[in-house]
Amino acid sequence: MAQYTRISGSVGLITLKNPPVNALSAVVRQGIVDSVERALGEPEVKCLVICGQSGKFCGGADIREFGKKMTGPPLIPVFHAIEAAAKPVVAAIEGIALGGGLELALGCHYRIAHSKAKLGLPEVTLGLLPAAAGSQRLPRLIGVPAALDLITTGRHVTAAEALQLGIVDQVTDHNTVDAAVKFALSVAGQSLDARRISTFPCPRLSNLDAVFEAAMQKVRQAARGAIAPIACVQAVRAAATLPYAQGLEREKELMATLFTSGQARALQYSFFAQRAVGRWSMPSGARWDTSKPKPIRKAAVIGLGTMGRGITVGLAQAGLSVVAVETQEKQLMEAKQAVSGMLERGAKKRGVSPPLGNISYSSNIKTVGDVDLVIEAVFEDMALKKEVFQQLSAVCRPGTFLCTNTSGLDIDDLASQTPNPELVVGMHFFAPAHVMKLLEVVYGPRSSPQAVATAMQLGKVIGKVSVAVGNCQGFVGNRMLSPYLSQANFLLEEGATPEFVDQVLEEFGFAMGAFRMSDLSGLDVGWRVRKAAGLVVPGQPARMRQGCRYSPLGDLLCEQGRFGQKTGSGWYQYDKPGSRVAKPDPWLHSFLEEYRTRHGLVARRIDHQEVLERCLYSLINEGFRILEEGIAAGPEDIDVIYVLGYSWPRHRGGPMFYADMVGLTRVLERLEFYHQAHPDVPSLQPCNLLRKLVASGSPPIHRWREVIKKVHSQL
Ligand SMILES: CCC[C@H](O)CC(=O)SCCNC(=O)CCNC(=O)[C@H](O)C(C)(C)COP(=O)([O-])OP(=O)([O-])OC[C@H]1O[C@@H](n2cnc3c(N)ncnc32)[C@H](O)[C@@H]1OP(=O)([O-])[O-]
Repeated sequence: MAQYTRISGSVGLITLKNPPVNALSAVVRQGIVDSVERALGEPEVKCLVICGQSGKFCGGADIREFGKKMTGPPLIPVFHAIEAAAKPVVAAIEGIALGGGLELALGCHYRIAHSKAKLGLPEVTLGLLPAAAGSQRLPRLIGVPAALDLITTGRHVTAAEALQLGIVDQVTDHNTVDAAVKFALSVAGQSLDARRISTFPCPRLSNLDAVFEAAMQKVRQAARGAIAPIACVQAVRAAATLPYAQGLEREKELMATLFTSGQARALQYSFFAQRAVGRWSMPSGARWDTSKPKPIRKAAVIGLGTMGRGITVGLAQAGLSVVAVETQEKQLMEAKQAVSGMLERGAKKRGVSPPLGNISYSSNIKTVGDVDLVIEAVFEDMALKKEVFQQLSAVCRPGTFLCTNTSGLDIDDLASQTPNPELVVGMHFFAPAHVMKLLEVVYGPRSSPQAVATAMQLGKVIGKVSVAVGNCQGFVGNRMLSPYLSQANFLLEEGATPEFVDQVLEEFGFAMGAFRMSDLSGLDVGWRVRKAAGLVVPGQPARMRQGCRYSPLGDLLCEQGRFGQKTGSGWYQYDKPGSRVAKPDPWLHSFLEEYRTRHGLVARRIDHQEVLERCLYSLINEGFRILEEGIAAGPEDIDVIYVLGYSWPRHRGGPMFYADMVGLTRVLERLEFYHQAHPDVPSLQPCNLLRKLVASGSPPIHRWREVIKKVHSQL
């Protein structure tokens, strides 16, 4: 709702009340209309202030209403009524003014912001554009280049930047509503002609075409198939070239296309999914709301390689005390220098001082005796990790949580090295660990709910989106990647090239195709895992392992020392080791031809559809197996992992959402087709849960949990 009160006798105060972010629901919109009408009708009222309750101005349109039948007054006329008011209306912006929230403020005559407020038009991140006249008012207020930046990126700006850009008129460190009331009284009675943004001409640009061409090129490159950023550029162009009313029409048209698009659905699903994963549950019945985390004030990181350094930076930046341990003195000094550099660069960007004092460095593991939680981040080698866990058990005080940063090793096996396996959880960070948003929190069969809750909470404190998953080979992300990469390799055996497979996957929206990604991560990583799994053993049939089809192509490249970017060659060739520019490699092409001849394989023409379906549907099929086994609690968990950790295109929601969009029947049919053609590839065999979902009439994704629950109860 919107509450109307009178303060200081002559100020009408409208307070938006719709927790948690005062979104502009139908009731709030109606409340604003009624309050404005009332204030304008009261002769004693000289000016109005609009604010939001609980220190939050407004988080924008109510996303929960999207896709439902529209009720209540639309936003545009509400904002026009405010702008047309004959009494000054001042927005008192505390906390946030985002999307429709900022558009509401732009409809007001003046804007006062608290110094800690964040403002922005993040609609593009939801597959939309600021369609409550934001795309038309903002360029008129701050000019085309700055508006293009804000609207196409959706980035939030601080109050200081908003003041500099001209979005707000004043910034205060004190009570924002008091400041706004004072300000409103000071301008009461003055002409408002120069304060109605919709009447402003859009600031002229001599190089208008060039500016828009450059903007379009930039978003096309960054968007990888997303349509909203393009529509945002088109809407701002309308503001720059058309009268306000016509610009508004164009904004409406563009919004109508976006609003009903699958991309907007996917991005909005993703928004809620990222919040839903915080409400984790375990098959044991343990849940987020019944498991209390222990506060972590001091943590230790063991092993200061690339991952350990990133984790140390993340913890220190979040204000925790960190003991950073690396047993070799020389590596310790190198790590200290690298960590300090990362902290200094990060602090410079944020305009704060680097938290160097939060970290103490040591080459002695005994120095971790008084910490609340340890994150072991040594080399991905089970024997080494076991040794470290045994040492930690001896030196840590009772009750210390022991976490391992691993991308797939058995958490339970590690936990068995300690007298208190209930205190052990996996924390799978993604490189660079201080930047990447995703954290897989892996619980073993003996991890306590409190250990999981503590790791999840710590993830939140250091700014991660944490997803709780069960313990299995590769956890969720890498386990699903395995059939995807296998298919990519099989396609090469059958006639495709790495360039073609990557092109198809990149056109789908991945930042990098399977082969460019493998070259970047290092081919030796997978080689080591396959060796540890007993797959790379001499004397076995070349293309079969344990009765299933196997492609040794990656192993053969590694045997030649082709580990990817770092060695200057892998699936592609590079100018020099470490270079990032991948070029097709004639050597690789002849190698593939020879390989096929050697194994009696005849290259055939492979099309886009086959590449996409085999790579993606085998990955999705593994996702269904993961759900069936209870390794992930719901499809949202898998989708968040893929969007945040594996560059799955955001506007496609995630693999499980994509399966829902394509249609489960179609996914099932195609998997059956490919499995018939490749009976020796078990990952193409449709999993039971997928069959059950189809048999249950392919319910929409938000109802899959009901079917999963039934499957689990039958086990
Ligand atoms: C014609 C229309 C044109 C218009 O231009 C379109 C728009 O305005 S599009 C909108 C443009 N606006 C945006 O894109 C802003 C989107 N919102 C955000 O970016 C962040 O939520 C915010 C920064 C506000 C707070 O971050 P934080 O402090 O980390 O907290 P948090 O993120 O965990 O959220 C807490 C709870 O609030 C919920 N919720 C949040 N916003 C909305 C909403 N608009 N609606 C409904 N609910 C919303 C959220 O789901 C969560 O619920 P739950 O049940 O507890 O899981």
